[in-house]
Amino acid sequence: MAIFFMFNSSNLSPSFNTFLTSSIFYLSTCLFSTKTSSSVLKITSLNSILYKEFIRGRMKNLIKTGIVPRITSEINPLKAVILHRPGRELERLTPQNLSELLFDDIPWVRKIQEEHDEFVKVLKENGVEVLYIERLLSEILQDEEVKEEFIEDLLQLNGITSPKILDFLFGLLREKPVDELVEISISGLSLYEAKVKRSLMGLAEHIYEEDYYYIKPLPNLYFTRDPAAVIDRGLMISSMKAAARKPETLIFKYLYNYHPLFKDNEVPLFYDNTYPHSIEGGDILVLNEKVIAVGCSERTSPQAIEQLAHNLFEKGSSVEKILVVQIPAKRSYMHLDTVFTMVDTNRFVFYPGIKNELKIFSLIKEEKGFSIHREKDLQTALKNALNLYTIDIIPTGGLNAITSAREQWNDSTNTLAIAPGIIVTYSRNEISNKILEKEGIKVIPIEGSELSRGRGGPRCMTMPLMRD
Ligand SMILES: NC(=O)NCCC[C@H](N)C(=O)O
Repeated sequence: MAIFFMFNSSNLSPSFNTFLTSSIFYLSTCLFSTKTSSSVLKITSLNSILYKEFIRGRMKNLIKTGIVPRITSEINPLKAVILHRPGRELERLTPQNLSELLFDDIPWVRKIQEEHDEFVKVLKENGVEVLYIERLLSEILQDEEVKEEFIEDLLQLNGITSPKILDFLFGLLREKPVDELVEISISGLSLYEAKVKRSLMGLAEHIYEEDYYYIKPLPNLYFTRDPAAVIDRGLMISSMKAAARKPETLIFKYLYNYHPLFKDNEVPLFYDNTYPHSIEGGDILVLNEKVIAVGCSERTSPQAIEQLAHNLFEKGSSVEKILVVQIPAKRSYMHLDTVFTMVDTNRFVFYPGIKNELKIFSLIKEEKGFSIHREKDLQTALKNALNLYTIDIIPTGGLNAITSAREQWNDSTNTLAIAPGIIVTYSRNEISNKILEKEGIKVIPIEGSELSRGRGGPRCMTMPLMRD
């Protein structure tokens, strides 16, 4: 008996060609072996080993781009970021669930994608490598064992406890191609879409709310700044305050555990999403190699900051001082980067409306543990911490309280520095942008009419992996 294998190698990438050729070679050696049944087993397992090798090869290619997570500055030339292009998860927003999902309005999906694509274009034109979180996740889920573990964790995180439903959904998701599974893990899976058979919940579906989700959608994922942050050579996986954002950190946990980007670079973990006290990436500003600022805010608690300090000081990071900036615990200033960002070596943008409500502390690394000090004010604390003679604090929206409050609400303070003195902002914040330009800052404006409806700006939409 003869078996012919035909494939058109000219259409395939060289690595996939190698993969196919070696699979066929191994298949033939197995077929020529005498013990057919054990050969069949071998073929299956070898194929999956070869496939894993193929995927690993693809992931190694990614590493060859030279990305090693390291952030020791807020402003040095930005080299690589993790982003998420807003997608179908936003189509889940309704007037009823908006506030639970931390939105103030419903974005127009096609338009928000166009705006996000323009943002990506600006980053790429300025030499920033953009890695999409959905692609990184797909890469690691090609491994069948990782895929199954991920599905189990995803279902557990979404609070599915009924064995019948658990069993059904596990089977359903395992059968899905990886890209579809990734899509579902981000955009959610509703009761109607799942069509769970033979379960009371499925049969009695009419008594449940229309928008009941087995897997909850993650409309805030395009704010990749918050679920994780690179500090020095390590990673902080946030413990998110709101239930609506907790599952975002599962994705980062999997990237941390399995993606060569982190796995092959021996990246220490400075905070874990399983810790009980909440902290989010928008509250972390890496001012230089030795100093970070951390917002004590609506989302980040003092206990979490102490835990982070302990880990940074004990696990060999370069950080020696943490400036704790306590801001009012209000939705409009949910993170430090909604009221304060760094735009140049000694220049910062700040929302003056909270000037009188700030409290500044510093945590200083000691031989054993750390000491805590109360600081006079933000300007003095920054000058001392960064060893600078002068600090320029630029008021967002100028000194008119109304303009300043209006533009802060639409993220005028949430600037993203892509190099010293060069920032990306929303074009809608015209007054703040003009003031920055007058100060000699190069402002690259992007459209943000829809993007800003999620209450975040260019800084919130990036998770920097590497700066010069
Ligand atoms: N760093 C940031 O300020 N991120 C913006 C997050 C907005 C999102 N809707 C939230 O409330 O978490």
